Amino acid sequence: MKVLRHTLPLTWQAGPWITLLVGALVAAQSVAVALLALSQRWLVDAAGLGTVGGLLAAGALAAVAYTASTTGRTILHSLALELVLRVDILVNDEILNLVARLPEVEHLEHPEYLDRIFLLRRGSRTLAQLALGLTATASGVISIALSVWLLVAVDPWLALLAPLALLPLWISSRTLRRIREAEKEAARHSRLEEMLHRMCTEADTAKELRVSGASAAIDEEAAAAWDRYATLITRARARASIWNALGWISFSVGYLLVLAITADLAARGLATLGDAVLVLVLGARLRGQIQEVVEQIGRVIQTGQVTEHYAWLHDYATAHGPTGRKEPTTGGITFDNVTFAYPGSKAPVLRDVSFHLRRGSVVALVGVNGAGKTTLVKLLTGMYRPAAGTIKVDGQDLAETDLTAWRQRTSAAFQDFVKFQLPVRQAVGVGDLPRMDQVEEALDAAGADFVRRLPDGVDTRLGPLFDGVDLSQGQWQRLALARALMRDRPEVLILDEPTAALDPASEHDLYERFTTTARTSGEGITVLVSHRFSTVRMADHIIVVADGTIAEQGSHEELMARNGPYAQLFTIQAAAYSGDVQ
Ligand SMILES: Nc1ncnc2c1ncn2[C@@H]1O[C@H](COP(=O)(O)OP(=O)(O)OP(=O)(O)O)[C@@H](O)[C@H]1O
Repeated sequence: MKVLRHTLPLTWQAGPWITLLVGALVAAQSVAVALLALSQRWLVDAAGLGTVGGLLAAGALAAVAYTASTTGRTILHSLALELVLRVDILVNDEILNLVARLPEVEHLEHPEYLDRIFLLRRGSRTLAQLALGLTATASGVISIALSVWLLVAVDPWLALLAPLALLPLWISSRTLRRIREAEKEAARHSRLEEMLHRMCTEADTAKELRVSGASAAIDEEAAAAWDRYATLITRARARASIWNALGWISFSVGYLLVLAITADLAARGLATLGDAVLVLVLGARLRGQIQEVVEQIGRVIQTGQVTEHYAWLHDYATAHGPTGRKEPTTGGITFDNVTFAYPGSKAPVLRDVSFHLRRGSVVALVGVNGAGKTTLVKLLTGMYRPAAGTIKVDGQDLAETDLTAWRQRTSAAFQDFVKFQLPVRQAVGVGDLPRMDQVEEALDAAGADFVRRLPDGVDTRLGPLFDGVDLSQGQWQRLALARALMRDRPEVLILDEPTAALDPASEHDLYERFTTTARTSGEGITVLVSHRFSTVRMADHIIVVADGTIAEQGSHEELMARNGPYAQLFTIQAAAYSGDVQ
């Protein structure tokens, strides 16, 4: 009901005139069928009586009803297509808005969320067809009621056909529900198959799979996932077919009974030849009308399932949407006994982590692979919330802060950056769309000089998808860095290994520039994650993360003097560069 209230106005919004016209045409269709049957009875009776006037009137009625039915159906078909297309665009817009309303990324790791979005995306069309399906069902029911009424007019016993006609309808609605439940259960297998299939066909992953020779194994796994999906669906459909066949058999028996009653009536002179033709035609038509209503109900039920996912997403987006009301404050950032575990995992990745990031400072996070550095960065940008402890920005809890406003004051470049296959100007400008005119400055700051040598400079389209220019990994990375530098003096600038594809000298040059700017402005906090200690030593404060806890922290000189894990790692790397390592 909730979704009806939401989707029906959307249909109206998509095109008020088309909606009215479609509604009128659907209603006209249901009346036309009854009129056609009625005109056939008149024709036969008038022919039997030899009345020319009656014959002409019945013929005219038949012609009008037939023309209205066929022309109306053609116009209805194209109008309905147009209406569904318009509503589909609006529905997809709504779904995107709901998804984008979620400020965190935690939900992207919940299989239930992913399954529902998958089914919703697949079924957005059916959601758009809701109004049409309901109108067509109503029209079908009117048309059946008219047919039954005409039958009753011949003899009340003929009304027997009505409950028998309802039986296949009822069975079909139940079996369709079972099929939809099976589809929901099977969604996970279909999603897995789709992912594996993409891995084998998309350039980035296919390259690695070809080299390793794993394509065949992945293919096999995709086929197995598809088999699991198909088995669940086929089983549900097979059961549905058996039940539906039983429903139709009972209707056919009823139809034969009705014909026998009519024959008896005609033999006893209680029904005319025209009545017999009417019963014959209507009885046969009734089957088609019921079939039509069954299909429409099927669509409405399918829509019901999709709408349930839609309502779920709506509630989810409302419950998990932006909660923080307070404006973010400026100042230092404090992690106070923060513990965190990823969704679906009980083991915490961070345990009782505490540290302070001073305003105007450059802070480096170091540690071996998997220590928890990126996780700290994700918490800092509000992508996830701590399970225990607090993150405070100048004393204000980040959980109570308006995350969208907070993100507008932060900027980040990650190791696993996105390759936006757009013109350079847009690929960089998305970092801060209102400052699009600053793209050249950001490119300079990221040292992306190569853009000047591209065929159309900043207007060169990138990536092979639309015949653009492809770049080297290091060049793509410089663009990602430029994107992060689009923000004007962010309060927190996070550089999570965004220079891993650059050579050490280039990385050193870049960081030297960043740290100088950060110190001279004295405003924001620059957080850098790097495995290169020549970079790390430039930071004012170094935090060594080990196995989800803070092993030690301090300036480069303090940590070297302490001769702890940092000093050992630094010495090993320095020796490796100078060739002293054995
Ligand atoms: N989305 C996730 N879901 C579950 N576990 C995760 C997720 N992301 C990371 N982890 C786990 O959290 C731990 C810390 O990962 P994190 O990415 O923070 O490490 P890191 O120090 O940045 O490592 P690296 O130097 O390799 O980038 C790892 O054990 C990793 O397996």
